[in-house]
Amino acid sequence: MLPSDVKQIKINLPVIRQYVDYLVNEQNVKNVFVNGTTGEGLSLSIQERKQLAEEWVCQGKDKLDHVIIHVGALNLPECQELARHAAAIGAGGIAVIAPFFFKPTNKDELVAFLQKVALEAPEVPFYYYHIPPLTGVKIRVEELLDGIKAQIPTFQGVKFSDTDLLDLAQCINKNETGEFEFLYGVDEQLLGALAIGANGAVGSTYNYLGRQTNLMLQAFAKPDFALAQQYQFLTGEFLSFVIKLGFGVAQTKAVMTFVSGIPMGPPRLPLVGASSEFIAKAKAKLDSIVWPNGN
Ligand SMILES: CC(=O)N[C@H](C=O)[C@@H](O)[C@H](O)[C@H](O)CO
Ligand SMILES: CC(=O)C(=O)O
Repeated sequence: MLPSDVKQIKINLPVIRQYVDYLVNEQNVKNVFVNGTTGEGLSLSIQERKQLAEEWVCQGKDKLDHVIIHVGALNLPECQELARHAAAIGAGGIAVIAPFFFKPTNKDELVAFLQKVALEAPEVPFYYYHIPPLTGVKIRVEELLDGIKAQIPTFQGVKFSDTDLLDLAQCINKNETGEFEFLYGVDEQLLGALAIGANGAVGSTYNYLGRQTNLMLQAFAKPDFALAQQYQFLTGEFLSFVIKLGFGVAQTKAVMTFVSGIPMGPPRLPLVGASSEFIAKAKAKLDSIVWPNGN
């Protein structure tokens, strides 16, 4: 089958209620990040993004602690429209990636863009979504933090999806008063980021390894580093295995589907769905993992 034969994929709103219950009850996950990388936010129309944001906020009411809506786009008017919409529906936070067609080349250009978005939602906590492997915008976050609160009064923190733990460490070292949150987004090395002071995590794998990752966080807090390491080694073993097979958002959806039993659907072009061979191998690998204490 050619990729062009794939049917136009529509969003499936009714499944979100089931998804919320699954995250809370089965994965012990009570915070969600909507329309980001895993949700293919950048492949959705503005109308679709608004519908999804509304459904998550509505279904998450009384069940979820925080619903953060990603409102980044390639152009300011759309980011601003999505920010106003997120504020109007009562989102717990908004996040924005760096625009990545015409890219900001320095910290001042990036902050100017982010500021124009944040100002549209003046009561809503604002997060910068740092994901250089996808945006190609490598401006160091540590630099961005200087004077940020004066420019973006709602600045609350960073979703930090990069392997540069020196940059993360410098951010945390600057955050003496603890006013900002650093949510780490490279799931296979979360434990390293926690050791340097990350406050939490946002990542694709918590959709299906949330329970185990929460046990890792608990072990780290105790502290029982040996137990925390066991969890990280095992999640890392799974990710290393699937990364070798070719792992991205399409494959993540397939894994989420077989673990949760909830139909996450295929991705939208230019992504194409995972092969049945990938699914069989990934499932066998995940089933073979023996978690500490049977958990
Ligand atoms: C590039 C990407 O998708 N990053 C995700 C979050 O930002 C991560 O959650 C990864 O999917 C995960 O760490 C697996 O590599
Ligand atoms: C993985 C993640 O954090 C996102 O979907 O943006």
